[in-house]
Amino acid sequence: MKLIKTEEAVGHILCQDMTQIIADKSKGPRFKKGHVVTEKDVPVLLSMGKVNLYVWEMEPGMVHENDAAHRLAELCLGPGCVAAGEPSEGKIGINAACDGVLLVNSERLRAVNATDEVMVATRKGGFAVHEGDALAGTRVIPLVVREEVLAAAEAAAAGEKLLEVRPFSARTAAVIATGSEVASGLIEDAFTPVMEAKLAAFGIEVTCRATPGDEMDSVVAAIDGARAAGVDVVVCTGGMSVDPDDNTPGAIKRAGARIVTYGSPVLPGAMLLVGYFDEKGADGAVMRSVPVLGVPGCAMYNKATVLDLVLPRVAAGVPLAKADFVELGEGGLCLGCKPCTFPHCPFGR
Ligand SMILES: Nc1nc2c(c(=O)[nH]1)N[C@H]1C(S)=C(S)[C@@H](COP(=O)(O)OP(=O)(O)OC[C@H]3O[C@@H](n4cnc5c(N)ncnc54)[C@H](O)[C@@H]3O)O[C@H]1N2
Ligand code: MOO
Repeated sequence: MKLIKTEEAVGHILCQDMTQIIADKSKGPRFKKGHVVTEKDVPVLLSMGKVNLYVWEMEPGMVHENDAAHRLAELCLGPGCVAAGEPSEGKIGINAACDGVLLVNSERLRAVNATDEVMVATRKGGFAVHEGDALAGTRVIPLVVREEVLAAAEAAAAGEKLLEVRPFSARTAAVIATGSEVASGLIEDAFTPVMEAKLAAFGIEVTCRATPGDEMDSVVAAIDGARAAGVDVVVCTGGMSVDPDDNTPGAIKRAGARIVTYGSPVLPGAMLLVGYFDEKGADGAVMRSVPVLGVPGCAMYNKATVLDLVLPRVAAGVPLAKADFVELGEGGLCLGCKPCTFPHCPFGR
């Protein structure tokens, strides 16, 4: 920072707000901190009594905070993301360009934020967002930064984008509500309506329903039927725990699913199973992977469970791996607040 004559300040950056007071008319910053002084500004500044100015001198190799903001925004803008306008005071926002699930490249985000003098703050990934929602904000810390600072942030991103909004793509689902008490009509099926509502939130219609009881063969046959119907998601409810007649995990396996996880570090939802039916072409390559969920009884009674943490990605066709479930442990304890304010709460964050 340097004090220089106003006449010599063209091209340099103001280090403080310049307040202008016009009696009975206006009072406020006429020029804001960070403003780059132009020829036209000089007479105005002089008329305000500003003979000298504190400025950052724009030397070669220095980047103004607003230009830096554009560079950082570029790191964030994966598919389904858009800049929320021009930078203001060095800060730029990133918005969702469509409805979908927000995917955050956590590893690269950490790497960028580990470099000096830059910051990127995002929403938690894995949650549903709507077109126009704010996703992230980014800026450099000082008014001007050396080019190397931005180059280091860009190197940390390693050519990958930090954010993506993946649109919901699954359209149809089967709900197979297990349990002999449900099949016999002793208990009215309350799980299918819960699942219908949860799936509808992502534009998924339940086109296939079954209540096969809890015999292994019947559940496998119901799963086979759902697959033959060509649904995008297969959901089996109940029978997920440790009772002798809890056959759902075994049936999903016997129907040919590749099991990603049986068990998740989330409460409620410890007994969740997630797998895929990999459909292979003649050459043995996987053409399509249909997700299958074994949903424990808790999801029928509780407003928020592991299902709500997983469904946005399932609905968007994001392949889930064991590591995705390992991540859920931190923040995976629902506090059971009354009333429940999910998703505006710490659950899953
Ligand atoms: N000894 C243990 N007991 C339990 C464990 C455990 O680890 N050890 N796990 C608990 C957890 S966690 C859960 S969650 C529950 C439920 O697991 P399930 O998926 O096996 O649930 P079900 O036994 O099939 O059903 C529980 C309850 O809900 C009724 N139900 C089931 N489906 C329907 C339906 N479609 N409509 C209406 N009602 C339904 C069912 O009749 C039972 O009353 O297990 C814990 N136990
Ligand atoms: O832990 Mo159970 O699968 O949620 O209530």
